Parts: sequence; C-alpha cells; structure tokens
Amino acid sequence: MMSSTMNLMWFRQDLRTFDNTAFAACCEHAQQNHAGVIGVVYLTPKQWQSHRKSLWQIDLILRQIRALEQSLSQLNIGIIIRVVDDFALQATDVLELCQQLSISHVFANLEYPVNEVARDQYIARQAQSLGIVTQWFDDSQVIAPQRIVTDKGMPYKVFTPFYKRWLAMIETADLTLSPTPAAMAINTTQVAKDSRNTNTNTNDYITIDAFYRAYLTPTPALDKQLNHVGKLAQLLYPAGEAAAQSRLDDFLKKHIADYNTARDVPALNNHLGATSRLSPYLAIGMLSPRLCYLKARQKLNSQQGLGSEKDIMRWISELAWRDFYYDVMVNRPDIVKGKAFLTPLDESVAWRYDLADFESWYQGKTGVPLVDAAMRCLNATGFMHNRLRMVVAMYLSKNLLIDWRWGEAYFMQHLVDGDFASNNGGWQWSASVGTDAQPYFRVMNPFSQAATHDPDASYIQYWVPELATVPANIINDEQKLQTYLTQHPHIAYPKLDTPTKVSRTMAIEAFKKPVK
Ligand SMILES: Cc1cc2nc3c(=O)[nH]c(=O)nc-3n(C[C@H](O)[C@H](O)[C@H](O)COP(=O)(O)OP(=O)(O)OC[C@H]3O[C@@H](n4cnc5c(N)ncnc54)[C@H](O)[C@@H]3O)c2cc1C
Repeated sequence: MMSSTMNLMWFRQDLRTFDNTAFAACCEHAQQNHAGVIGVVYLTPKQWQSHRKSLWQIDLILRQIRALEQSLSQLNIGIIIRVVDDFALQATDVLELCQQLSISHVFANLEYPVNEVARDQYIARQAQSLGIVTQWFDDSQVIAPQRIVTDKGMPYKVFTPFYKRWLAMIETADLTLSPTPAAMAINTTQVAKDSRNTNTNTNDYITIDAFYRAYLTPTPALDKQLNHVGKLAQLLYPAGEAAAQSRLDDFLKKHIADYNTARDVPALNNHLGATSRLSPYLAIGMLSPRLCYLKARQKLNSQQGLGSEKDIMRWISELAWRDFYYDVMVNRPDIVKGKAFLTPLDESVAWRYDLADFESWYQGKTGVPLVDAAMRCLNATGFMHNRLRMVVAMYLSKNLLIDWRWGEAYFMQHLVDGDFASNNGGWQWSASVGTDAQPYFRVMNPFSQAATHDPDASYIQYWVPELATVPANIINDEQKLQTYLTQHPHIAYPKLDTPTKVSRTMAIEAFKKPVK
C-alpha cells in the first residue's frame, strides 16, 4: 500500500534510528501530515572504490543495513537498498525514486566532503524544480562544523582554543538527544522491498562476499583483506545499534576511569587496547557522537571526587578532536584534493616514492618491531591504536620520507574506521604539514615509544612472532636488537639498513632544505 504523501529518509553515514536528527524530523513531519516514511540507502561501489573504502568498513555497513532494516520494520518503515556505481548516478536515481513513489519530502543528514556537498546541492536544486522539498541536517558531530569560530569569526587553526570554545558552547547549548520515533501508522515495508534493485542473493541481503564478487574490482590485496574480514569482522565489530551502545556502556563502566594512562598501552585487554574502539561505529553513524558525549558527561558528574575526572575529560577531548578535523576539512576543502594545510612546507619537501620501502612498511617488515607489529595488526584486524597510528605515520613520512599521501591512502583502504577528516588530520599532523601539527623536528623514536608503551614487548611479540624468544629489553633497544639479530641469524626478522637516528636526521634536513 502506498500513501499519497510519502517522506523519504535517505540514510547515509547515519545508519541508526536513535538520535538521528534527520530521521527524527522526517518521522515527526510524517506523523503530523499523515504521511508514510520510507528509507533508502545507497551502495555506491565505484565511488567507494575511488574513495578507498576498506572491505572492513563496507562489510560493517552491509551488516548494519541489515540490522537497521530490522529496527525500522518495528516502526513500520521499509528501507530500499539500491546499488548504483557512483554519486552522479545516485543523484539521478534518488530523484527518479522520489517520482516513482510520489515522495513529497526528502530528509537527510549532511555529509561534508566536497563530492558529497556537490551531489547534495545538485539534488536540492533538481528536487526543487520537481516540487519536492529537501531538508538537510547537521548530525555527524557533537557540534557541527563552522559553528566554533574565533572572536573575529575565523576558523580555529589550533586545537586547544577550539576545544575551550567547544566545551563552552556545549555548556550553553541545549544538547538533547532525539529518541527513536514511535511506530508509523502507514506501513511501507512491502513498498520498500518492491523497490530494491539488488539481485544478489536470498533474503535480499548482500554479504560482503557477494558484494565483492558482484561490484568491486578484485585484486590480490583485496582478496587477502576479504579473507581477514571473513574471519574476524563479526567478532570484532558486531553490527546493530545495541552492540554499539553496549560497547559505549562497557567502556564507560570498565575503562574510562584509567583512560588517560591506559589509552597508550596497546597490549591491554588482550591486545585490543583499553580505548573505546567506538571509531568504527562513529565512522558509519551507527552511534551518535552526542550520546557518547552526554553519557561521558553523566559519568563525570557521578564520579566527582573519585579521581577519574581527568581521564573522562581526556576522552571527551578526543570527541572534540573528531569535530576539530571536520571543521578543518569544511574550512579547507582543498585538503580533500590532496593538499596539505601547510601547502608551502609540504611542497618544499622532496618526498620519496620508493615502492620497496613502502612495501616493507605496509607489510610490517621494516625491521622496527613496533611499526611492524602495528601494521600487521592493521592488516589482520582493520584497526590500529591511536599512538601506533602516530608512530607508523611518522616512521613512513619522516624516517622513510615517503609522501604521507601514500600512507593516508593505505590507511583508508584498510581501516574499519576510515574517515576522511580524521585520517587526513592524523596523517598531516604526523607529517608536520597539517593544522596544529607536530613541528617537523619532532620525530617519535619507535624504539623508545615501544619501551614506554609496550615495555614487556607483549604487543610486539603477539604480532611479530619471529621475535617471541627475544627478551623485551633487547627488542625495545635498537642497538641491542641489531647485535642480537647478527648473533642469531636463524631469527627471520630484518635488520635495519639505516639506523633510526640517521634517518631522523635526514628527514629533518629534508624539511629544512626546500626542493629547488
Ligand atoms: C595517522 C592517523 C590516522 C587516523 N585515521 C583515523 C580514521 O581514519 N578514522 C578515525 O576515526 N580516526 C582516525 N584517527 C584517530 C584515532 O587514531 C582513532 O580515532 C582512534 O584510534 C580510534 O580508537 P577508539 O575509538 O578506541 O578511540 P578512543 O580513544 O576511545 O576515542 C574516542 C573517539 O574519539 C575520536 N578520536 C580519538 N582520537 C582521535 C583523533 N586523534 N582524531 C580524531 N578523532 C579522534 C574517535 O572517534 C574515537 O572513536 C587517526 C589518527 C592518526 C594519527
């Protein structure tokens, strides 16, 4: 059955029903106007491949769509799953869909990267000419981009003052959550099923294997990733809003009180680390960032005087980093096109494009144990700890002086939480070419990082089993490790060609000496 008026909720990076700003508005509008609500979600394989979306993330999206479909059906809302190659076809398709289903209103949450903005602006114009109302909402951040500005109305370039304002704004803003809407009077589940264009398999459900075979261009590297995804993804990143919310609750209960120190120890919690691991859920919008903030805030209020205020505030500040990098991306859209925030500095560095060095980095075979462990962890699980992301990014962009854009792209292709703004921000920070970045002469020493953050080398030995018999004090000491490897030639682990001290000095020189 189809009502004469129907609202379309276009789900994108907001695959949830709870505290979804556009979805709440869509349902409220429908209830007031006796309209039905139908959802749509697009799978855009060519666009995803050109944006280097990892199979880890595509898999999570596919599983979450399934979970979302079930939650929506409880609300009498059907969801149409459409597969179109790219954003251009998506724009045409969504407008055609509106006409086919007599949609009067389209609701969506904003996406901020340039291609997405261009697509939405086009759709808004075309829809208007067809008499369809489009409504767009800020949703994916705690505080939307471009709301936090200096006294002169300029964007912040440095995190700390941005954060102070961010906190002040939250204090004064009435940050509320939109509950999951009540069930709709008109049931659209059958209409939605009839409007799918997927032809893949049973139960109208596309698995990552089927999606990969049907729509993506296979490569040996992707085959390998698919294999890892098949083994671990459901275990490490369960789908469903309830799973995301319970991970949040679990983190607040068990780990946030020690966050400030435990966050830097990757071996904790069975080598999963003691951070929240909510980034995969935030990246695809399975979880509301405002819910994260408000629950942490609630915890803070209940813990006053118990000594964990600093830890909780530290975690809250990480949510603000996420907002900060979105703010940077929206204010400097050229970074989406490969530009660095500090363009002249970036262009003055003679970046290397050495495939063999790059390969040893991404395969985890550099001869630097912490770097190798972290890269192997990324390849096998789709995730890496924040500190290790900084260590490997600095090693690639400083010690190896390889263009940070190569590393940025590799991360996107492999991270389950791949998010353009945070990833680009992290890479530019590490390569000293970003906003509020590390000065170029600060190069983390991966051996002292290991000695501090993995003192018993248990994280390293977990991911680099070749070193399982080598004592920790040797693994975490560059000189001793080289001597040990020479004395134990049966250990199949590479020796370093260039000591990190030397490559560090060369990197600093390269930053000082502009390309002629
Ligand atoms: C080179 C590099 C690349 C990165 N790429 C990504 C990426 O593609 N996607 C991504 O979500 N994060 C990225 N980060 C940021 C950070 O490493 C991850 O967000 C974090 O490791 C996720 O783990 P968690 O959820 O347990 O974080 P927690 O420590 O529990 O933090 C909570 C949340 O705060 C946000 N957050 C934490 N640290 C940062 C940060 N430095 N910048 C922005 N947001 C942050 C995340 O959303 C995270 O889920 C990158 C960092 C670096 C240095």
